Amino acid sequence: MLNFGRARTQPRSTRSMPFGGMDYADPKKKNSFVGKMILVAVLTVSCIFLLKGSTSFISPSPFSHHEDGVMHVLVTGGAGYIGSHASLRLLKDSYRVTIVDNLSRGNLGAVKVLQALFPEPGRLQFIYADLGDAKSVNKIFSENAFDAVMHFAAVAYVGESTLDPLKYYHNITSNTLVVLEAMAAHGVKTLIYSSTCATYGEPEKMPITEGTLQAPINPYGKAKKMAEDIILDFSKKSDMAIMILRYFNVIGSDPEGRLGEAPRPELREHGRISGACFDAARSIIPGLKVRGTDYDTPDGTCIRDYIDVTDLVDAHVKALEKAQPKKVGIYNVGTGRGKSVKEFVEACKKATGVEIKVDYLPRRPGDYAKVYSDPSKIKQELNWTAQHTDLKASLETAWRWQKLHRDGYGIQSAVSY
Ligand SMILES: O=c1ccn([C@@H]2O[C@H](COP(=O)(O)OP(=O)(O)O[C@H]3OC[C@@H](O)[C@H](O)[C@H]3O)[C@@H](O)[C@H]2O)c(=O)[nH]1
Repeated sequence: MLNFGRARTQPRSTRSMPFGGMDYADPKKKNSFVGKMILVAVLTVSCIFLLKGSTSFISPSPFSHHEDGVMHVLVTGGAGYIGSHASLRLLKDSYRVTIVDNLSRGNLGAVKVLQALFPEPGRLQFIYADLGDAKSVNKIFSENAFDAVMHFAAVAYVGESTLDPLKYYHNITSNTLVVLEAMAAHGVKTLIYSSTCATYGEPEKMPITEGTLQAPINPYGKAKKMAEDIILDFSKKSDMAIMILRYFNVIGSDPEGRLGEAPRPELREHGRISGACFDAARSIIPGLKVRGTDYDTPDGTCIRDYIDVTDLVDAHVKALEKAQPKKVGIYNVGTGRGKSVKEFVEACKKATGVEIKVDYLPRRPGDYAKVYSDPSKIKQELNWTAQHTDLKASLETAWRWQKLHRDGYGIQSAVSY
């Protein structure tokens, strides 16, 4: 198990104490045979609950204590595409993980995969909760001893954000406020925040560095920029260690085929290019709609920087390891290379072996012609570089999962918990 040797900063009063404050670490209080029997019974019942994959637990629980030195990460949105891959990586690296998700976009099936892989007590717990519910979030923080938060949970479709802007502004800014307030109130000192290249809008100069002016052009990018601003202003008055990662376009799946991307069928219309290509390859939709062929790019379609999810979660772990108190690190997470939508579709045809039917449509509102990253800052400061830069190979990992999971994680996963 990892021992990060960090000062544990959470005051003892905020830790979850079993049975009205009884502290099992104090031998004087464990003075009767009956008491010991009760303790054994409680531990047995706790183990049964955890082994059954129950989402509840009975204290005493390693989730509510810091003592064993295992770093405990709260992963908001851990049932989603990127959050579940990050949780898998954290668990593999021996972190303790608590996933909080309202399952509005994420899938319980992804959590079940993780629970099956890491069934040992004290490794992973899932809490069904909405970050908009500040009371529940505070209860979660008071019952758990988190060392760090990776805040993934958010709506994240550019097209949808132009049709339902208030949802985006509310979800992205307000939930970030709730998380920050809970972290501040409960002494949790490290935040890794999921931001996006959409905060840059469409800069004239490529590639995009972290110093490029942020001028977002759609509600998704604007809301993420607002959330960044909230975090930055807060950081000036806090000793928190903060890392803001601006993702470019995330693709691919767990190379071992355990997790994948399973967007809601009802949101298909707003879905990302990779999901649309796979849906067309599986004939779930009649063809891929390429939205916009008259951009000022070599082949007229938009250019994006596609980053493999395995590399992306590696960037999160490196950010977590290198986060410093009272400092904010802001990093682009991309390959540094741009590919057009047409190039993407060709790679997808090769990865799937399917001659995907393509329909050409007008531009999608909120889109920008060309974005790709300059990833030199993250290389220099976090020693991170994208390793999976072959588009076809990344799409093959995703396709393997897609082929075996036509209904994603299954109908049960998608409905409310
Ligand atoms: O069905 C589709 C989907 C997408 N596209 C095009 O493919 C390109 C990429 O679009 P996507 O929706 O996959 O991705 P976007 O670039 O809009 O945003 C994405 O990257 C940044 C992340 O932070 C966002 O969460 C993510 O949605 C755009 O030009 C878009 O118009 C299509 O032509 N057809």
